[in-house]
Amino acid sequence: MPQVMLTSAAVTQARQLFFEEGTLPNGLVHDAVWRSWQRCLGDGRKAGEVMAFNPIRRNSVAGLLERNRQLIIASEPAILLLAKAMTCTGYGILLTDRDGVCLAVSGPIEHCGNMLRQALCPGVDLSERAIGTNAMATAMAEGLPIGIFGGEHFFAQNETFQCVAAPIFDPHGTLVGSIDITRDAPGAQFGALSLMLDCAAAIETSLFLQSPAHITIGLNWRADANDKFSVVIVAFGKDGEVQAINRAARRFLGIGATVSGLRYQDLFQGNFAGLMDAIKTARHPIPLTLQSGLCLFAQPLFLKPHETVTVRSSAANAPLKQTVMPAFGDAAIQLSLHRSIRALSAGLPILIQGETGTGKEVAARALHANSAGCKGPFIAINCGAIPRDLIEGELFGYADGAYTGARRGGAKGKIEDANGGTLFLDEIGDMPIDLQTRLLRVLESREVTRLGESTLRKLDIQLISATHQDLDTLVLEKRFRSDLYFRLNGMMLYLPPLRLRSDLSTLIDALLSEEGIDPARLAVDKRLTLESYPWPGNTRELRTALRFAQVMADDLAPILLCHLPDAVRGLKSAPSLLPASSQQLQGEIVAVKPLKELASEVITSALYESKGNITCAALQLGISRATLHRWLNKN
Ligand SMILES: Nc1ncnc2c1ncn2[C@@H]1O[C@H](COP(=O)(O)OP(=O)(O)OP(=O)(O)O)[C@@H](O)[C@H]1O
Repeated sequence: MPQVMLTSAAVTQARQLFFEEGTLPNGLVHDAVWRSWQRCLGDGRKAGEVMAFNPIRRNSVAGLLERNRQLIIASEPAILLLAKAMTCTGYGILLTDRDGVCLAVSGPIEHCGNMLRQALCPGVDLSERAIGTNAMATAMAEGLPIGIFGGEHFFAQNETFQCVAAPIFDPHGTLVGSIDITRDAPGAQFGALSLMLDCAAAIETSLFLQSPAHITIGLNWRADANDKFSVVIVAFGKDGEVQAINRAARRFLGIGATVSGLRYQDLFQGNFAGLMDAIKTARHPIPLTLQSGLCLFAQPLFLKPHETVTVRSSAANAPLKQTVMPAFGDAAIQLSLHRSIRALSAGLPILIQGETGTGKEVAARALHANSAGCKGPFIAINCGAIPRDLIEGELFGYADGAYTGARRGGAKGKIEDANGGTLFLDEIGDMPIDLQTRLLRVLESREVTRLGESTLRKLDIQLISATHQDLDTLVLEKRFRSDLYFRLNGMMLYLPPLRLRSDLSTLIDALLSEEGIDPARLAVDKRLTLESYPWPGNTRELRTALRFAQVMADDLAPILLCHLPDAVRGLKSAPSLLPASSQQLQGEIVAVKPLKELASEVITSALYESKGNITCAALQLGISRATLHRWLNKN
């Protein structure tokens, strides 16, 4: 039965038939609804009972989020976009795991009532068993997107809720969770079902790109289609074996649940080596012919990093020099980076969002270096670091004598400096509101006027901005102009915090190499310690910790637990989110402690770990027993 919004009269009648007369309300509600009601009754629940939104145990939440890390990261970009679309709808957005436990929430939750706000919290059990019929649980039980409106909820207490959800499957077709929008007020629906379906498809694609493959391609019947989030996707191993295909590909190619034994040539004419050659040499998209004779167009979405080929994007014609990409091994981030390069090269401004130290500036430089404007300069300006009365002149430039103390002959501003290249506006959330108006004018007209001048100077710049702040909130609080926000946000690049990244081990290796430390010096168990630390200062803090370990360990000797900073080893609480500069300073302060004091700390810690056994401690420290004895006797 196709789902339509049923009148509340039909639902009331359905409830009466089902709950009071014990008959099936066929046709009055979606069949999936009364199937869910039956399951709830089977669980011994009563429609009139009082229920509560209960969080799982507090200390289990971290484990829950860790277990679902891939799903959470894969969902982040779609949820961010969805939250933007939902700003004025009153819907909260939530992601659940496959058991219906809430993993992440977003959207205008502050407008929701108390009861809904209790439900919209990571860790709250929203399964059918816990809260009765709801869209997330029913969508997952049925494997289809569904809306559950008002009285369709099992518990009468939940009759105010309107929710629409879609299930999410991993690349192997296994259910992994659901995406849902819920509000606690009636109102018109707006194609929410297909919105949820699109969103689930986008998340599934991101999950798909996280799974290891030699090459992943997106296929479309149109040569000009560049929306990678809705295409048919196939991943191949290095000899052309099909490793995974997404739901759309299964439907499109008529393939069942299992792909085992399926090879490139079972699907396409020609051979896999031909595809790889074309990817290395040709412009994309690449025409491929199915065994049925149908001609499709392929775009490479992911290439194993050691394939140092030059990928050309047809949309912006921008070469992606994978060799200069920083260490963002996480496939979801890589995909976003590549999409951002295309967008930037095509003239769209990029807004990078992420906590402090997640690599926003590193990413901005990589976007510039790989974009169409890479031959021009990269000009970075930190909007939060320049004094209020200097920022205007610094950005826009000024004429001779524009203000007291201005340089004779005037000066170009950073915006003009960036001509032909990229302007990077860091900490854009800190830009004073009056300057936001001026910046907006410049960005719209692509012309700049220096302070105290009327001459218009033409601009040709690529724009990247970055912030660790939630610009949506700043807009709501009227501290950031919404029109500037939309002007800056041609595409959002979200950099997840380290604790949610799936490539920590790769990043550690990359940073060790950058610091000139042989990655082999860090054994697996030490890596596990690094991987279980939450890294509030993100990559900046990780780099500082590795530098610290290098200073503590002897040259070329293995890096041991006692060489890692105390916070990482859990010996003192993790630092709070300090501003970047003070974290760097912290690292420096640690590094300039007297050597003797440092040595004493390291040796004490090694002795403690080896329970006083001199041989073990010496081994840990990478020194001889005699040296350790000598040191202990002297001190
Ligand atoms: N992907 C990466 N590869 C190598 N180093 C990285 C990466 N990301 C971040 N870093 C390191 O972390 C430090 C912080 O990076 P960056 O300044 O780009 O972060 P940010 O998000 O802009 O921080 P803030 O918001 O505090 O300005 C850099 O000095 C760099 O050493």
